[in-house]
Amino acid sequence: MTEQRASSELRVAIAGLGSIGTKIATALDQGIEGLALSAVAVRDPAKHQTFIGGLRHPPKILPIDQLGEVADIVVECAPSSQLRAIVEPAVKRGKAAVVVSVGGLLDNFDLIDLARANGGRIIVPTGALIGLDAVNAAAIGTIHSVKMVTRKPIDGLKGASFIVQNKIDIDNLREPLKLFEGSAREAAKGFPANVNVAVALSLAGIGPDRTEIQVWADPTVTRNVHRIEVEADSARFSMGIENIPSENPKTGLITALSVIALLKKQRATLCVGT
Ligand SMILES: NC(=O)C1=CN([C@@H]2O[C@H](COP(=O)(O)OP(=O)(O)OC[C@H]3O[C@@H](n4cnc5c(N)ncnc54)[C@H](O)[C@@H]3O)[C@@H](O)[C@H]2O)C=CC1
Ligand SMILES: O=C([O-])CC(=O)C(=O)O
Repeated sequence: MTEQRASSELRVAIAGLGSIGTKIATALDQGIEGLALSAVAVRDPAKHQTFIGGLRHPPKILPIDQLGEVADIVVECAPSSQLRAIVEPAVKRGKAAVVVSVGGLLDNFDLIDLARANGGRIIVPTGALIGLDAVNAAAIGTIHSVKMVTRKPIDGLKGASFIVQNKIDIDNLREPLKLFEGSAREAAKGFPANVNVAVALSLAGIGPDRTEIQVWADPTVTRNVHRIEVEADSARFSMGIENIPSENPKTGLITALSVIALLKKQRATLCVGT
């Protein structure tokens, strides 16, 4: 690779090497045109030594607040509790932050003003969802309602604060149980690692207070199932996706692929979809 080509590459850093982060790191290391993996931030470097050492071009390991120093795009793939610590320093430096823990954005919405003031950007991928292109388009007109129903296997919901606080026993369920019905904002509080998709949907459309969601614990499904109905003045549409869980049962395999597709678009000559 010539110096000239290398200097025109977009440098990408990843915060969090779990189910999503390792797949994105692997894809970048295997080669995405015009992009290079420059650094990662991990909680426990020893745990990730074999993975990082096995990459063709091992990236630097840096503290989360330093990723923006060596990257044009910082991809947040950590628990939502870390979102601010990852995104704030990046957007302050005028960099782009790709956020997968979208639910965490609702309590940190000032980051958008901070990014704007510093020339940074916050990018939310479609993630484990579908059709945010259509929702974006419909939102240019008027969307009347957005309704979503999420069904997850028991393993995909265990530990959610809503379930723990309300002492709901889901381990012995034989039939689907509706756990929650309300706004995407309230759902994100009760299920911070389970309904990022509802928040992404709300931000693409009519916001977290008007986007309605039901969350079901469903022992009859093996996938994370999301069904969405949108009523707008331009169209009515229904969307559905059945996500195969990754090694993290809360996270669908398609989430990492969505981020990889988004990264590919940053330098692609042909871009398809909004
Ligand atoms: N937007 C979407 O459609 C979706 C979003 N998600 C969200 O994406 C995020 C990541 O998901 P997964 O990769 O499945 O989680 P994971 O639990 O597999 O990985 C998270 C990683 O972050 C690391 N981490 C924790 N604290 C850290 C710190 N201070 N610095 C660096 N690394 C740290 C952990 O050690 C772990 O390796 C979660 O918040 C999850 O809820 C998950 C699925 C879909
Ligand atoms: O469906 C999935 O794979 C993950 C999910 O709902 C979320 O985190 O929003």
